[in-house]
Amino acid sequence: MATTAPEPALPAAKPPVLDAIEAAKRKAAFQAVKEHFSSDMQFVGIGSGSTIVYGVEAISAHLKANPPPNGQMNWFVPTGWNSRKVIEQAGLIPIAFDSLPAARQLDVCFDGADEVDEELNCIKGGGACLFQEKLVAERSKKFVCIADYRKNQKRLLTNWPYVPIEVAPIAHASVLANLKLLGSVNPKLREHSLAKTGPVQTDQSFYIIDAPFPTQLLTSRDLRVRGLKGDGTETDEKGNKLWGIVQLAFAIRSITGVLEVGLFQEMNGIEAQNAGKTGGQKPVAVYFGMADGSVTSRTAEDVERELSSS
Ligand SMILES: O=C[C@H](O)[C@H](O)[C@H](O)COP(=O)(O)O
Repeated sequence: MATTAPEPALPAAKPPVLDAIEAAKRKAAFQAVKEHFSSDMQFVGIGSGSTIVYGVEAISAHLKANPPPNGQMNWFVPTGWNSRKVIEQAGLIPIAFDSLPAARQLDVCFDGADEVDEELNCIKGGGACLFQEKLVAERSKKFVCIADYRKNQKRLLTNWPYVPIEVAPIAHASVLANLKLLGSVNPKLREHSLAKTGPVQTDQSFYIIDAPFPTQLLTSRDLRVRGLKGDGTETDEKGNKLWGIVQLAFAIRSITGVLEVGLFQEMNGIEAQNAGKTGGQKPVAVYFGMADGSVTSRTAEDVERELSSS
């Protein structure tokens, strides 16, 4: 865990007037970009949501101050329609994920999260993007997450109340029924606030189900310390199923009709092999903008060190 002192000046031409949370996100974004982006990077993934907008602002400012060497191009891989618009509006050049050269990893991807636990597992999908974000994160040498202090929690499902899941429209009712069998309480198809406009649709024209679970998700350390399997077969004193993150993600993904689950966690087996030694669903570092104007970061190395000493 590292904390930087508040910096009075940011390299922006016209600093916007921001409330405390937006200012925290922006500080975190500039710090993350400062430590993980360089002008010679050729392919960079850009996530979705309100926080990544500041990441793109920081990248754009960096490139203006430090143009790429020898006229080299920087290509930015969006994770959806809105992400592409943010890239274009910043004057950066988007390239579609499926136009990338074969077997070419992205140098880095930056994205936000809805909640991050102490082992850097994340919940994502609060803004209805998760499938393309996972594709891009897994294809990147490193995924760097930008967030604010509200999202920094010991375990997932602490402040953020549900797991977003992207599902085929035709299967949504059966997925809802199966989620209840896994212990989700009152999972819901996400609808527009003006309900008559129907379910929210993703960039794949799929639906989103938001699935609350009554217990926080157990980390690998929790499972080890408490001697649990985390596969939902054990329960707490109220009879609620106890889930580890990896086990719940796998169980949800195994439901027919689920395209992807908004839990970004350790990969297993063939997925991990395919990702090689770099890349993956979990961020290598998360930058949290704090309420006092400082930025706290937590890295995969911090987690490794703590796990090996506990
Ligand atoms: O679906 C949206 C994405 O996963 C976002 O990265 C996540 O919801 C965080 O969004 P925000 O930065 O707006 O809090």
